[in-house]
Amino acid sequence: MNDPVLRLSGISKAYNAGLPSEVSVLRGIDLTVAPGEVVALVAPSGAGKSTLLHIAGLLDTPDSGTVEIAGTDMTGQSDRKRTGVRRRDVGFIYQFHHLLPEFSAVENIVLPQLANGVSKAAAQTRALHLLDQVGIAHRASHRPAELSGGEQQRVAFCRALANEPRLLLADEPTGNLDPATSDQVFAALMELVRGTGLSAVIATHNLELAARMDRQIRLDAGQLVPL
Ligand SMILES: Nc1ncnc2c1ncn2[C@@H]1O[C@H](COP(=O)(O)OP(=O)(O)OP(=O)(O)O)[C@@H](O)[C@H]1O
Repeated sequence: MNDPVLRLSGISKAYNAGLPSEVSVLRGIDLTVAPGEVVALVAPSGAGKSTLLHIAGLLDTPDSGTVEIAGTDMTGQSDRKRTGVRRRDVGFIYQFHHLLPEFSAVENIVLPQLANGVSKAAAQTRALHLLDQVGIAHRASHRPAELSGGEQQRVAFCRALANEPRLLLADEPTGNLDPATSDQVFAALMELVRGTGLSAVIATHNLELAARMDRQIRLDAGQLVPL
């Protein structure tokens, strides 16, 4: 029950392995994230944080090492099993919202729940509750193009949490916003995360935002070091 939500052990990854263009990105990454823990991942551009988050979220596989999600070793599991765990247990947030433009805010949060077998009524209720928690319930019927950048990201946060994941992985979730908006939107994200008690790894270049998390780590030359 007290298993870490995420455990990465000895993760290595190179692109174009064996070719003159080989790029060794991750070199023996060990990371354990406890239930409810929020970890800041700070890395210079190109250091490999997207690669690391994709491996942790089962969107990519390492060359070596193991990924455990909530106590289950995902090494060698079938694509079907990996997809199931990813859909159920992992939420993603990116720098750009990636909302579906033809659907309203609330529909963007309802759809992933329907794909997960939740009834339409329950999905709608949860979506509205999440929008309310990030302060934009009054924008529920707006399409993404009718929302500000900060509002779009708030909707993306709700969508990531729609299926009650155990682990949130966020790649520069406010990196696309001006500093004042970034600050407010980040505060909304932290409130949402703390309110649900889920674990998170949040990549950011912003050291002030990183300081608001439980632990700060830096990706440096393919390895994790304390900030
Ligand atoms: N498919 C690929 N083939 C070859 N090299 C790649 C590939 N994907 C990423 N890389 C290289 O691996 C390194 C890490 O990429 P990654 O996208 O993980 O970095 P990042 O830290 O997320 O960068 P940024 O903050 O700029 O998004 C970079 O040098 C990149 O050029």
